Amino acid sequence: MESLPAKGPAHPVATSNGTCSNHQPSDLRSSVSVRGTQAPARSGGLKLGSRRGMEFEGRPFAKIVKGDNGYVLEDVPHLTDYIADLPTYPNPLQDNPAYSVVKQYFVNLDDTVAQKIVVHKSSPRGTHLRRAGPRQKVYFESDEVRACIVTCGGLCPGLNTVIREIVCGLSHMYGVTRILGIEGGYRGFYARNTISLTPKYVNDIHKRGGTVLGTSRGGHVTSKIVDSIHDRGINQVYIIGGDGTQKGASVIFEEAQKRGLKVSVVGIPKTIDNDIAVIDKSFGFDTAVEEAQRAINAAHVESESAENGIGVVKLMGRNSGFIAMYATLASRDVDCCLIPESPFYLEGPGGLFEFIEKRLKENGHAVLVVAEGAGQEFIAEQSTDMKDASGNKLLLDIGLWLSQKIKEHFAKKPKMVINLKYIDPTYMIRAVPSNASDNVYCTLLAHSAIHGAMAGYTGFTVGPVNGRHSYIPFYRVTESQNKVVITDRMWARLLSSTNQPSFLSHEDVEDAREEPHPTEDMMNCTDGILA
Ligand SMILES: Nc1ncnc2c1ncn2[C@@H]1O[C@H](COP(=O)(O)OP(=O)(O)O)[C@@H](O)[C@H]1O
Ligand SMILES: O=P(O)(O)OC[C@H]1O[C@](O)(COP(=O)(O)O)[C@@H](O)[C@@H]1O
Ligand SMILES: [Mg+2]
Repeated sequence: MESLPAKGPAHPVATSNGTCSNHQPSDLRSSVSVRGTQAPARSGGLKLGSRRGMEFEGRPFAKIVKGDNGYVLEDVPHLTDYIADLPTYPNPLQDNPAYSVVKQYFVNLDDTVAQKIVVHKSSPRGTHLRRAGPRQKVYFESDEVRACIVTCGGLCPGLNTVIREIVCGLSHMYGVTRILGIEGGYRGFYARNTISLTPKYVNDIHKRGGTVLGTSRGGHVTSKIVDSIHDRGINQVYIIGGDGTQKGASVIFEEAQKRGLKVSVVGIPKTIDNDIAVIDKSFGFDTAVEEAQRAINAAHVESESAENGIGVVKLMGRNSGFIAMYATLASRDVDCCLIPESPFYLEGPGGLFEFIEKRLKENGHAVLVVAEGAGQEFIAEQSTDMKDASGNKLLLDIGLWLSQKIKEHFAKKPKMVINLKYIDPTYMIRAVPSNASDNVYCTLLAHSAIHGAMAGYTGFTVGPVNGRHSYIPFYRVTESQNKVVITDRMWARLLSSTNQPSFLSHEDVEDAREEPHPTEDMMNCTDGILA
């Protein structure tokens, strides 16, 4: 069920045995919805010859294919949507000894991945995404490819692994020899020289933290970036970054399409905070949770060794408390975990001070984990509305503020002298190399990205959805953020493990239950990582 090409009926393409086939497979051409209307896929109802792309519910370039029993495919753009008569070539992997032994190595063109896998017998089939993987036909010859890689936004363990695996994958699987590294984030496209990336150059970079290409915030000037892509003859752009970066990648794709360039624009989602929607989990997150254990252990040792010892650890999580929640669940030494999604209060019955006092009396020590975005409303009066170069709001240090407030509270209780140690391991955590499991994950992301670009897809990001790597339209990962759902079971597990107060009144719980649940239909749930 290849989705609709832009130029009317599917283009004939040369097959490996020299016969002709349609790019668009025969079944599931049922219907396509544009702005909520339905038109037979081959009727021209989509204005398929248009170079302006398609639009669905205000989302430009959306490609929606509908099938039986409520089946919906949210497809990703393809170069043939706006460039006519592109030739195809047999995938060189079919002659690769390492891969040719695999039974059914190539992905069936009709394979799609269900976004919702817990269903009832009467449930509609629901939304699906195109399955990632190698296709039998590719739209680039090996020596035609001129790829580039850029890393943007904050650091995250695994960036170097993704770079390495894109370079090695392009080279070893598809025989690509021309791969450029764009230095220093988006602005590197027009303000810096490029570096030539070879398998030898990237051989052991996965053992180092950071990114060998450098990164930055800000600097996204679309026209200059696309000019640079065009001038350098680049036809595959691999963009590694978070939600801001994917928004930037989306406009680069739109501009490339507007100019009619044969350029595949591919996003690889990066966020240590695990706040990217739709995908099961982001790379670097596992490593961050593991590394956070060292800080929590230190806080535990320090607090246990002193009378009325309190350890406060601040972990990353601007808008989403996943690292704090998972690090707490993994450690079992944490007495209380505070995240942006769960409001808390300090004073009075059921408040944080009362809880800490109780724990000190019971155990002689207490460990608190606070995500950086938690409780920002308390320090709002000190907030300056300052933003970083990318436009992200600059947060104030909740860990420092909380530590101060705890000290002030206990200073009023001379019989309870506390000994508080505050640990902020943020940059020590995100600067480490990725762990073994993230390394393997990064490899799969890189390979999925390469296969998609070689197959002519563009304007998409890659990532696992219910364990299957998929191609996801950019708008799906930029229009919402993945957040801890405090009415899901995982947060309940945390509350039960720490036995901390929920800080919620009965009304709060009811309100939270009534809020649209992000697990419905399009988002993955908090439990998505470990269902
Ligand atoms: N809405 C947007 N449109 C275009 N580019 C954007 C947008 N938001 C952010 N960017 C660019 O993406 C890059 C990274 O964004 P940032 O928010 O710093 O990190 P992350 O991608 O990790 O969220 C920056 O170069 C920034 O200029
Ligand atoms: O100090 P910097 O470089 O602005 O980064 C801080 C931010 O980076 C993060 O690690 C995540 O960064 P991204 O938004 O780039 O993924 C946040 O947890 C943190 O708020
Ligand atoms: Mg971001």
